[in-house]
Amino acid sequence: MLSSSLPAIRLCILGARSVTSSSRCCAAALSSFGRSSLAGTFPTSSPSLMQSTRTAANVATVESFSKEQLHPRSLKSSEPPTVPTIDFGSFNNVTGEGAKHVADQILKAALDTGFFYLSNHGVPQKDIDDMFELTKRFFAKGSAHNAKYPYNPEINSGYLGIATERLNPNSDEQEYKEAVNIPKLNGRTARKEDFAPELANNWELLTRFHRSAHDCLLRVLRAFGMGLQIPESAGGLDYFTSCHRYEESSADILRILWYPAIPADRSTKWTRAAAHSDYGSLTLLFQDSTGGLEALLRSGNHEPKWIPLPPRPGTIVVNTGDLMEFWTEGLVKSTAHRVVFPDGPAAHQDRYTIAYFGQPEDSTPLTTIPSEIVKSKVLQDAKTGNGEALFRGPTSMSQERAMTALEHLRMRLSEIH
Ligand SMILES: O=C(O)CCC(=O)C(=O)O
Ligand SMILES: [Fe+2]
Repeated sequence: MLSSSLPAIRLCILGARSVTSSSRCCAAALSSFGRSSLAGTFPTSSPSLMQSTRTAANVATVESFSKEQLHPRSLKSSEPPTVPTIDFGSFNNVTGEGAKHVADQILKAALDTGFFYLSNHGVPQKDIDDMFELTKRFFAKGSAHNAKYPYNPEINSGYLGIATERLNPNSDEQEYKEAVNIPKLNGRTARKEDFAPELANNWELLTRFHRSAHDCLLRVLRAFGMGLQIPESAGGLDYFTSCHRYEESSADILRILWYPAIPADRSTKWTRAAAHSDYGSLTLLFQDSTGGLEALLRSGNHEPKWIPLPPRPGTIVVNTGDLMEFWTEGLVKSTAHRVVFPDGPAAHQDRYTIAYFGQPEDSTPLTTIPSEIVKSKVLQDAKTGNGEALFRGPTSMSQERAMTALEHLRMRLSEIH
């Protein structure tokens, strides 16, 4: 499954309420749809409404970015794409050259593959270790016990047992994993009493971890604001963070996962996590040492291949989701990925991971971001016929209302339920 088959995020609702406020991600937010709703990951299998709603480009003459910048991989030879480790330490000084260098590295990785590893990410190692310990203790209680605190689809929260989620409904593979989704702990959605005692008794750790993962998300989003050169007047570095406020309703999910060792039952076609793309803004992934994560990456003009993304000590994996691909008109990739059973003895090891799925606030409209880099790419595509060019831009919103993050979420859910 290729990221080019990403589903419809571009959907606009013709004739609906218009948006006349400023172009800022959050400033243009519509009225709230109430409590935050469902989140996680969804398959990329539906036909692209994006294509069906595209119109001719509004061609202008902006060409300030080189072809290499805008289509970094298409010009390269057949060498396999690399997923870099980026030292995020110097991004704290957001005004210095060091920060700019980091932001450029992040953007390049997002353009190249949609994946990168981050070291010095700022989430305390002690909390990561404690979270993995908690995750192991929790799943060791057994599925019969944990099933008493089941998944609630209304708020995308709670426990999911083996083979209850199908990240790729077009595949006949079943997913050999258990998971718990924990929405943001900001007093709006998740209630302690809905979780098993092992988790409820560690609410402080969960709250702290949620917050520090979200803080990391915000820092990476600032790097995207810098890398994509969002003008100060449109929000600059805070363009994305202003619609990812922790206190507000959004569908961010902290998910703890257990992939048990390979099952004895070979009559079922098992996998760990089927191929999918993540549908939010950014995902942060904390892995144990087992491995098995793979991304579908293209080398030059060759067919894409599944490339392993083994754990690198001291790092987390970050990948850009469907909304980032949408906001940048396909410039940034939301890349298909999966988790397979490793070969050899590692197949007989359990695997634990912790994922943080970043989502914008529910009422955030899904419009193209005000970035000259994005605009140049779209205009260049329009000239060369390379891609489905459209730069709608914020000013064209007077007759169409962009779908909101929450509406998008509901649409995705309706496709899989
Ligand atoms: O557990 C992992 O390594 C990745 C899981 C994943 O991609 C997901 O749940 O969206
Ligand atoms: Fe994923």
